[in-house]
Amino acid sequence: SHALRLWGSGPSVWHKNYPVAQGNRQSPIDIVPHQALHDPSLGPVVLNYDQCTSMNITNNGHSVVVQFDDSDDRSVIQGGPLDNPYRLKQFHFHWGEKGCHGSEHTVAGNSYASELHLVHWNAVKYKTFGEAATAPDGLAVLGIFLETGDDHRWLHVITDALYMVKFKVSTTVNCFNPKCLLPSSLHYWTYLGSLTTPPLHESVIWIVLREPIIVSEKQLGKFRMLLFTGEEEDQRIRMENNFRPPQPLKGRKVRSSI
Ligand SMILES: O[B-]1(O)OCc2ccc(NC(=S)NCc3ccccc3)cc21
Ligand SMILES: [Zn+2]
Repeated sequence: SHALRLWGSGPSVWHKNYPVAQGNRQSPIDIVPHQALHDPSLGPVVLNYDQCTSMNITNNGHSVVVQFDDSDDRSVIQGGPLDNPYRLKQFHFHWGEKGCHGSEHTVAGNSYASELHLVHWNAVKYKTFGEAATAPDGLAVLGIFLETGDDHRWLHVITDALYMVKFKVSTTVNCFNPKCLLPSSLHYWTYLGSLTTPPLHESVIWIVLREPIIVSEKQLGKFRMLLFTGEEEDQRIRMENNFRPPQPLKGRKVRSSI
């Protein structure tokens, strides 16, 4: 698909088209809990998600994305390391082809089966998502690890819709509130980083939750049957391993709310 050609054969060659790939605040990173600085001034993260701002689910050729109506402040994240509310724009997943590889961030060298990214943008300071996506404090992404175990009772709403977006297409999904995908504890690590996919803009305040959510192998399997390719293309490339490996910390400090 165009994304694969544009992005080359993967993370190791992205720097050719996107030199920022070798920048000083790239993501993901390996989070080492006992080296994180506990910052007592870090308050709780607050999520105010409206029931019905979800719009569609799309296979965009490199992940599956649920887009939200971000024309007002109905669904925002605030508090924690954030100076103002950030508007929910989309969420998407990264996963592997089997077992416990697939997350982007790792914790003391350990990776999880998958990672959910809830993407928000600073609509107080910037007029559009595109403008925010290139600003150092433009985006706030909540990262949630997925671990295999029992069925996740709400993830079904997403995984049952994936067969409709097997190829690079979009379909509507309404009234899905991603608050149902949060773990019970909102303890987090936070650091300044970037998009983990091209254009790799260094515009993300990362908030990574310590507690994973549990999903079943069967639910994860439905992500793995998605294709990078479009229906019209003859070669069928399964969408898996769409995660970037950890990048150098380059002196950054990771703070913890824990
Ligand atoms: O690194 B991530 O996978 O996790 C965090 C995150 C946030 C956003 C994206 N990409 C998007 S929204 N691209 C479209 C776009 C990018 C830049 C400007 C306009 C439009 C990927 C990731
Ligand atoms: Zn992501």
